[in-house]
Amino acid sequence: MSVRFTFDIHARDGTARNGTITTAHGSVATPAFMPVGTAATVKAMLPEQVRATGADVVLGNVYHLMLRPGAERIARLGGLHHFMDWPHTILTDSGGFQVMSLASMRKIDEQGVTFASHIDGSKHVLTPERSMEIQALLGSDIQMQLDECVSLPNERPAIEKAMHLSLRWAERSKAAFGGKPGQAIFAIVQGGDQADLRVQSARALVDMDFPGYAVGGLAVGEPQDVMLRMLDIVAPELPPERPRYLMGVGTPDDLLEAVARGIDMFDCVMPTRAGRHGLCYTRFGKINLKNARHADDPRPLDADGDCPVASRYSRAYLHHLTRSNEILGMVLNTWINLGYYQRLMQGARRAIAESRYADYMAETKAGWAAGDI
Ligand SMILES: CNc1nc2cc3c(=O)[nH]c(N)nc3c(CCN)c2[nH]1
Repeated sequence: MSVRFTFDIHARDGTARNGTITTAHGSVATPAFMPVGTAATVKAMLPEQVRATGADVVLGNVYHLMLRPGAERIARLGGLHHFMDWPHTILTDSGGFQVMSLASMRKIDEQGVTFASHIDGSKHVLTPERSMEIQALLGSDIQMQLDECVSLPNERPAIEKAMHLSLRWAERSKAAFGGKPGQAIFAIVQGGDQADLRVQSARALVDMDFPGYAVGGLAVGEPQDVMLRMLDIVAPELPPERPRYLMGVGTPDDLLEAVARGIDMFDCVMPTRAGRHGLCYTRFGKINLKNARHADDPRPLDADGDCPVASRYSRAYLHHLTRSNEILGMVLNTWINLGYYQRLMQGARRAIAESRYADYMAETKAGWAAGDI
């Protein structure tokens, strides 16, 4: 029975939306936070733990998986869902961003990106066609076009050049997209911090007619107010009935503000990376478990019971594990952070459905400021 890729909006509150995306591997409640599973694993977590935090979708990366273990190998082994035993939705990023942030000897031209692997220095070429072929081999449900993302601040000519190249690569990616039932390709709006280029990019991509639209080129060094201003400019240009994905974002505050501006999907390494370094996100704000003040604190991190980890272990124990660089510390802190991000989005979905999203934002931010931690 073939499933179609669909997006249904159940409720709106201002420009915030509560919806459901349906893919070949199940449904995704939006606004959704997507844990990053770069090398076919959400670091330090078993897939059933990731699922238990409330995640409906995880993110994979073409760049990492093409280098190791290889896309053809994963395809021979049954595809990425089977390989990592994640039977739910997977979104894969197309590789351009990772090449620019990880690889060496990078060269971008009309054809694509040429680079040397950060693992063994081997030479690779990634074109829109090859990126879509890799994503098809991985079998991901939502596949991203190949694009060029520039850092900010940057010169307008460089931003403009990358935006137009990304438009040409959007057409080539779409033409190369195999598109099995329940799979979709998303376009990526570029244009840096230039309002007119953002509008030009969005309108050109809407004319190409994609099932979903990502806002790229942000969370690359710009202040939050610049990012939010770009969302105010881009969101109204995108078809309201299609999903919007803000790439690489962000802090809990970023997520709340972007949901208010009509964003439906997020991915960010912060909850997982910060967790591995002992930094935990809670209803009361951020807590650095390495800090000596936790050494004798018998209280659980958050006794409210929503998180099985934060209500079970003492701050003293989490401090001890973190200070000792124990593997269990990385697991527990990651679990706490992914759980917090999922509950943040769950609360947003409920608030939108009950037309009280502005209050939800204010109450949540007040909780962070209370900072009784
Ligand atoms: C951490 N900040 C950040 N900004 C991004 C922009 C793009 C972007 O403009 N394009 C693509 N393809 N990926 C991006 C990513 C990676 C998302 N997993 C970004 N991450």
